[in-house]
Amino acid sequence: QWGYGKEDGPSIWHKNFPVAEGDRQSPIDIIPKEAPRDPNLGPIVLNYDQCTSLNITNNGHSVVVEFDDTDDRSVIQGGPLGNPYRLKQFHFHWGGKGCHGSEHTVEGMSYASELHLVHWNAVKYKSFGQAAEAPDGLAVLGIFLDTGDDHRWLHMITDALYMVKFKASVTDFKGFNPKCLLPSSLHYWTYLGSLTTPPLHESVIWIVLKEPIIVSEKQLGKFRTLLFSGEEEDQRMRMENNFRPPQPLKGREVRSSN
Ligand SMILES: O=S(=O)(O)/C=C/c1cc(Br)ccc1O
Ligand SMILES: [Zn+2]
Repeated sequence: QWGYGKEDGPSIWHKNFPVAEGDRQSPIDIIPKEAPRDPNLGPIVLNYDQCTSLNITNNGHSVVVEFDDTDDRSVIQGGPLGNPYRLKQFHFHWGGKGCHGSEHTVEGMSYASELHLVHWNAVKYKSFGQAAEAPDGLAVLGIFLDTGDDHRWLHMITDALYMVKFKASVTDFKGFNPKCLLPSSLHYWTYLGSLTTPPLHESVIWIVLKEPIIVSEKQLGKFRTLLFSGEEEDQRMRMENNFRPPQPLKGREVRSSN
């Protein structure tokens, strides 16, 4: 019942989700010179080699690749994290033709798109749902997408998008390892924030990589062939501009890795 339009978009979400006006909302505008290096922040470590992707789905808000998170086969750890966090899914946010669509911005500059890899703290919590309501329950790795040449592996995803054009469509998507979507450097900014979509739970330790990956306009354009609407709906609404704008920092500190 929420979306990204005039009637149901980010400026309205607070009516059904009052935490939208909370003290640790995401995304934010990151100002590098106000994000001091913290020598205590070690490198993040991604163990995705045994990851098991299951399916790709259009949930009416984004395109999501879901993983088997019944054990610790694919985790993120290190950096600001006190435990290993299990990979549950990844999804994207993007703009319209010629418009940028990242959620985090860097000194007011937004990127073409942003990839979110969502992980949960299975050491402390019994389920994703329970973790999603805890202040240290989730860790989301954010990766900016900038435009340029074709990304050599993104076609694995864009070639499958025609199968999930409509909201609530899902198709098998096995054997995909998101390691192929990482930039060369894992240097990052980190801060305490929230989910950027309703229910907007303030349960996310954000880790935003400084280096974007490069994808082509053509590849991004394929994301825009997705629809917000279901197959039975007569109104065809192109899935684009599915991003929340930056939210007030409210005194939070953003730290930088070395
Ligand atoms: O855009 S994010 O903040 O990564 C939202 C992540 C998210 C992931 C799941 Br799984 C369920 C609800 C959500 O809102
Ligand atoms: Zn997201």
